[in-house]
Amino acid sequence: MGTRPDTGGMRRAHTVEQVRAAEGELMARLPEGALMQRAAHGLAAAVADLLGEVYGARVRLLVGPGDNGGDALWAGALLARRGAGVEAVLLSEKAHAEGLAALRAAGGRVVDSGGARPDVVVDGILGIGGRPGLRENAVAALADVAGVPVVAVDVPSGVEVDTGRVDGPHVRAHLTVTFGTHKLAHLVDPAAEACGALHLVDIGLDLPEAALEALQPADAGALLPVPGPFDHKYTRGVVGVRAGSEQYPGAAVLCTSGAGTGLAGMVRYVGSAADQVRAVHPEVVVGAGRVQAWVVGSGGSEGAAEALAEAAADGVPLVVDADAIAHVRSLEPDADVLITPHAGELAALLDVDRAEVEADQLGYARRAAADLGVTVLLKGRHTLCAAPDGRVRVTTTGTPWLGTAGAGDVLAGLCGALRAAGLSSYDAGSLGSWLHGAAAQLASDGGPLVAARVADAVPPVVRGLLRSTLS
Ligand SMILES: NC(=O)C1=CN([C@@H]2O[C@H](COP(=O)(O)OP(=O)(O)OC[C@H]3O[C@@H](n4cnc5c(N)ncnc54)[C@H](O)[C@@H]3O)[C@@H](O)[C@H]2O)[C@H](O)CC1
Repeated sequence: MGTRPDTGGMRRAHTVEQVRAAEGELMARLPEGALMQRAAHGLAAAVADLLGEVYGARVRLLVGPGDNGGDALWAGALLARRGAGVEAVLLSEKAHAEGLAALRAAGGRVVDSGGARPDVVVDGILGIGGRPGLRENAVAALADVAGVPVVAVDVPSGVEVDTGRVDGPHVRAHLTVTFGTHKLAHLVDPAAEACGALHLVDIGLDLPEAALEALQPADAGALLPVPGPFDHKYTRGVVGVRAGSEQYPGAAVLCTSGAGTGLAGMVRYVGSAADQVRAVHPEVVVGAGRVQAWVVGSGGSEGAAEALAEAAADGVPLVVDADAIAHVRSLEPDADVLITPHAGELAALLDVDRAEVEADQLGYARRAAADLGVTVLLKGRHTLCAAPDGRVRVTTTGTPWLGTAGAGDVLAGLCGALRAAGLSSYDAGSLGSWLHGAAAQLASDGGPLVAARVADAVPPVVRGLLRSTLS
């Protein structure tokens, strides 16, 4: 039995193949065209919401040769019947015949580019049948309406739907109205960034296990390690931090701040910044001892390799960050490891260009996880958590203000605390990233922040999740 699309719970994304199979099964049980009508009605309603006033609004449809264009034409007919002035630009010799007839019957017109400037553009050029990139006439038609809000049908045309790559010209949408389920391009950058806001229309698909998922507040709340009445600091998990150096003592303080947000029972610190750590965190125990997980590498400099070897000798799970990532191949193959690279660190580890990792974030996160047998938390606007078994979660919390020095140190410590508290590396990485992004949104409140304030904002985010989960 498959699953219905997410409506408030875990956000799930499926591959084109999975969607086509589900659509095929449902179409076989419905009258001809029924699925497209469901899509078109949802699309028209979303465009109407965006317009506010439909009567007299000017709508331009950019129409491709397939069913994606059919959605746009049928939605245009619905808007025309409500008094909108709807014009279709056909970008191929072929166009969905029934949709075109419906548009004309409702008073819509077919025009060449260049009519009166519309209030909204509907991108029905390419959907899940599209190959990456756009033909010149599509690029010209889009340039003709530069600055007008674009509503993409299903996916922004020109993106690579199953990978999130955008290797050629593509649509940048104000809003993407998708059908049945999210696709990977809606959640994986760089394509996700081109989608704008996402609106999912349920068309009744019966879906298999998702190819990718994104935690929502309820999922994050359910993963939180909450102490029981008989727990104490040791049963709640002790997280060890080996971070900082003479050059970067602050990284030790920030990593310890992330580890010490209260999600584990105790924090131990080993390194050259003990005085600085003690001064900020009197609750941190300085010196080696038994831990349930080690966080290694933030600000580690040349000492990172040795710190990693010492931590690995304890045989406990490891969160490997920053300067220690380059040494991850020195670990035992069966070590339980979460690495937390940004694109540059992953590129160096895999000996590829940074730009290539940024262009294919999902591909490289998955490849590193499978090849190295570790869980990979590839940091970015939409951070990806990839497990060696192929599972992937994407983080949709966060703010551009989080691009600030030390934020990664806090994240590594936070993931280490969750790992020490008993979550798997996959759950610790994906939940840690989710909490980190949500805490940054709270600390930012729309403005600048520094990394230490992100750590301070984690407990209030956790309280909010628990209140909503328990209410
Ligand atoms: N299948 C259903 O029940 C439903 C589908 N919906 C909508 O249909 C599209 C998918 O439609 P499809 O006809 O399979 O493909 P596209 O419209 O995405 O592409 C059409 C066509 O375009 C050509 N093409 C591919 N790449 C390019 C390119 N870069 N430049 C120019 N032309 C290109 C190629 O020949 C394709 O076949 C789906 O997204 C939904 O919008 C309904 O919404 C739900 C029911």
